[in-house]
Amino acid sequence: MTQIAEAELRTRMARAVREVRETNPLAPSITNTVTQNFVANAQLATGGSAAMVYLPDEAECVAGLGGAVYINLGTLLPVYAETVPACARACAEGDTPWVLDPVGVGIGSLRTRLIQEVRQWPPAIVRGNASEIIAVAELWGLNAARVDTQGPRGVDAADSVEAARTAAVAIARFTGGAVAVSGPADLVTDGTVIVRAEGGSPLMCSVTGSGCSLGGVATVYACVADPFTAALTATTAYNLAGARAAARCEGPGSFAVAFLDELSHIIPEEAADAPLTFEAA
Ligand SMILES: Nc1ncnc2c1ncn2[C@@H]1O[C@H](COP(=O)(O)OP(=O)(O)OP(=O)(O)O)[C@@H](O)[C@H]1O
Ligand SMILES: Cc1ncsc1CCO
Ligand SMILES: [Mg+2]
Repeated sequence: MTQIAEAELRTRMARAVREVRETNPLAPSITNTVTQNFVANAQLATGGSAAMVYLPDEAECVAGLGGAVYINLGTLLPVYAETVPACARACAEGDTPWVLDPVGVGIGSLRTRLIQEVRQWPPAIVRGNASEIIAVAELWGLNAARVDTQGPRGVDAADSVEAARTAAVAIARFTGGAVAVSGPADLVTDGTVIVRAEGGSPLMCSVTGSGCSLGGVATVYACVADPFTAALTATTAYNLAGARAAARCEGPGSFAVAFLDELSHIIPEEAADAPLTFEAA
């Protein structure tokens, strides 16, 4: 595998921000009921278009309609046992990239079963907090990734981003796509390059759905860009918007509102100029 050059990646990030604003791409989702509204609003703020579905035939339908599809396992219903595999299969058959957020992996048996089942139709991007990324690598039998994990604490991370580094690289090499690990400093990799991105705000942990909506926005960018560029553009937009919103809010409630405003103001040049550090994986 050859490594993509930093300058080329930054150019692609700027192009992704611009193209989403110009083309309003549809990025449908199967996502949890807690944060569905925030996911849709964040997708719209970046210039994308949202459509949330629940049923298997709807999922197959949107796999053909969308430029990329988001699957978030946050609140499962019995129908998702059919919907999630139907969607991942339809995406694979139609060459539509899809993004997995394995929220709360470890809670109950259905999440585990679904993550194991979709391994055969690999997602273009896996986005999660550190504990979720480590858990997915374990479930997919990517043994190089085995680390001493705390395991997810419900839907929150109990591990550091650094602890998920090997798992993230192993997943990206397996899928051929990208992995975005969120936390105080984010880590994004395509399996050859690791990018670390700082910014954001601890207030993002006080608003449920910061991570879910980051996955939704990565899906919007995946409609117009390769998976690594899309994951990195979304992560960068979140770090910029999060820091700016935190500087002018009064607490979690006004932060969420200010965050959506700031997300809608991100311009291509600043996404490309963001402080990122690059290293070989
Ligand atoms: N301490 C922090 N400082 C700055 N930014 C943070 C911090 N913690 C998280 N973030 C940012 O918040 C966003 C969501 O990351 P987080 O790891 O909280 O996701 P998550 O646990 O999946 O969230 P959720 O499941 O509630 O949607 C990312 O953009 C990340 O960079
Ligand atoms: C709180 C919560 N519970 C299931 S999904 C979700 C949203 C954050 O992941
Ligand atoms: Mg999450």
